[in-house]
Amino acid sequence: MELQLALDLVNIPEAKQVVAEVAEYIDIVEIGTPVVINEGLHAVKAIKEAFPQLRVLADLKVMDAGGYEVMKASEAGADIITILGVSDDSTIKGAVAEAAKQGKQVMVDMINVKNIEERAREIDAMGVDYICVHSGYDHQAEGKNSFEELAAIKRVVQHAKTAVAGGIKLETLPEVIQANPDLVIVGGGITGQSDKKAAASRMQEMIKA
Ligand SMILES: O=C([C@H](O)CO)[C@H](O)[C@H](O)COP(=O)(O)O
Repeated sequence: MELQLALDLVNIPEAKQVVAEVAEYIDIVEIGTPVVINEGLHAVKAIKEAFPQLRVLADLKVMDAGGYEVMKASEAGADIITILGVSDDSTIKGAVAEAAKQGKQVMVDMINVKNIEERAREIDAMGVDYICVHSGYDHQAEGKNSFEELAAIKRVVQHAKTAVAGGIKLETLPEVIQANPDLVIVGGGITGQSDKKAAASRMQEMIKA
């Protein structure tokens, strides 16, 4: 099981500062959608250059032009790029083909997918690298989490790695670990703590135990 740090509410200098604090405890650093909106793919480039030992995920949440978007994010240094599970199959297939050409990986974010099991089965067959269940900020505000959806994709996914994101904190991490995803994605559960290093270290300890 691996740990991904999601950076959402920071600019590039702040992102570098946070990663420098916790780099030894994480496997992947995510340049979150709000950061990409504010800073562009420059943020991906800056973090990859500063921390070449870490895999960098560009959370573009691509909905169209999968091949083109994966190509641009790859050029900026992204190792993994997110595509939305609600996208057309052609978008996901285009992203997978381009990622293979570039030696990169595709994560499909299942946010707002209604028929989780059926869609996860279809997407798994398209050759994506990760399938991620995700309670986004708006769902978190309504008190939702993705634990049931994680169990659902674990039942049907045979090839892709499974991931879970959305409001995961130290207190909820044991329940997540019990469901055994391949990747746990944490944003505010680390970045919102006064001692980010301690939070990341404890989470890594629990995940690798
Ligand atoms: O993808 C995310 C969200 O849609 C905002 O872009 C977050 O990175 C993801 O939810 C993880 O962050 P936390 O929910 O703060 O753990």
